[in-house]
Amino acid sequence: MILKTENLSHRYSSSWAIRDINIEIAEHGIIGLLGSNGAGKSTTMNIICGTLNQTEGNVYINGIDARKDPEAAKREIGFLPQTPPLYTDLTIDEYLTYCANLRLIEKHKIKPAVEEVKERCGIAHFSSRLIKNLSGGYRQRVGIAQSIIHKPKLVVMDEPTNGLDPNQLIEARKLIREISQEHTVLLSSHILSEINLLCREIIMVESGRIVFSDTMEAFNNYSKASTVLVTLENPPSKEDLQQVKGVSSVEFLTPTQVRIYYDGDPDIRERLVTASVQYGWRLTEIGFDKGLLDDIFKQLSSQHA
Ligand SMILES: Nc1ncnc2c1ncn2[C@@H]1O[C@H](COP(=O)(O)OP(=O)(O)OP(=O)(O)O)[C@@H](O)[C@H]1O
Repeated sequence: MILKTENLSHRYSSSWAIRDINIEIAEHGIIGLLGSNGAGKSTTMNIICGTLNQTEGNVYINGIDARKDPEAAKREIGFLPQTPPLYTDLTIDEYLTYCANLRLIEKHKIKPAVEEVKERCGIAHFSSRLIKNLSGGYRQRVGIAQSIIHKPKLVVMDEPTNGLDPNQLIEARKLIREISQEHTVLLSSHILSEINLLCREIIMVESGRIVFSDTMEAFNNYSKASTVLVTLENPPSKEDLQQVKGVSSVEFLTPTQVRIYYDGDPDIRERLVTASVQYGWRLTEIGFDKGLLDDIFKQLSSQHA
């Protein structure tokens, strides 16, 4: 098990920021921690990385109890916090050498480790440039470089794609995917489509609790299973549509495009087609509704609020 948390809970002052967070990650790949602002993502990540002491619960990194042997556990973790810990008056070389020392890499291995990580992160051509003179995208790469310089098993990234422009975003995603070939990556975001794009698994937190945890595929199947989008050139009223067996609710997106929530029975499509023919609704399109992900997220979140 690369990461295991057991009933992780944290209280800053009087109120709980996270409660009973149980995470198990056994395989390589990118795992997404999704949650809105204040949901508890950073708190969870800071505890996993040992920069914050939990009020209750346990963290095991590669089987090592992080409270009992924090030094050994930290060897297996790389961390890119929300604000990367960069020293902007240092050059990339100076900064990464400093980080390698902090990570207790043996003296004779430091230079090769710095060279290798610069290559992997595409920053070798800027080796002697001061960090303050780098663009946001390149600073982010330096932040990522420091998180993998000691070749940890688990890399934790707190909102790594936040605030990047569209080109930087594409580059950052590419780099994160490459890193995930060799390391397990746990990353957070408050944007569902970002997690959907990058991750194999999704852990959704809201109000400090896990509200959904499964593969991205299972999440997408779940979302596909419960709604369809239909176009009706001669639409009936909401009430008439709700008369179709299995329909639980109806939402008009445009005067002719309707999102239909149903009970999960796949025969719904046939029933809609039949009803359309029978009542002359002129159904011209019927399909799965992929744009619904954010709505489901809101729905799941509010159930646990
Ligand atoms: N140092 C602190 N002292 C008191 N309360 C805090 C502290 N840090 C976070 N909190 C509270 O704990 C809860 C969880 O915050 P956390 O930063 O973990 O959420 P998050 O999901 O990472 O959100 P964001 O994306 O905004 O960083 C929030 O209600 C927040 O206000």
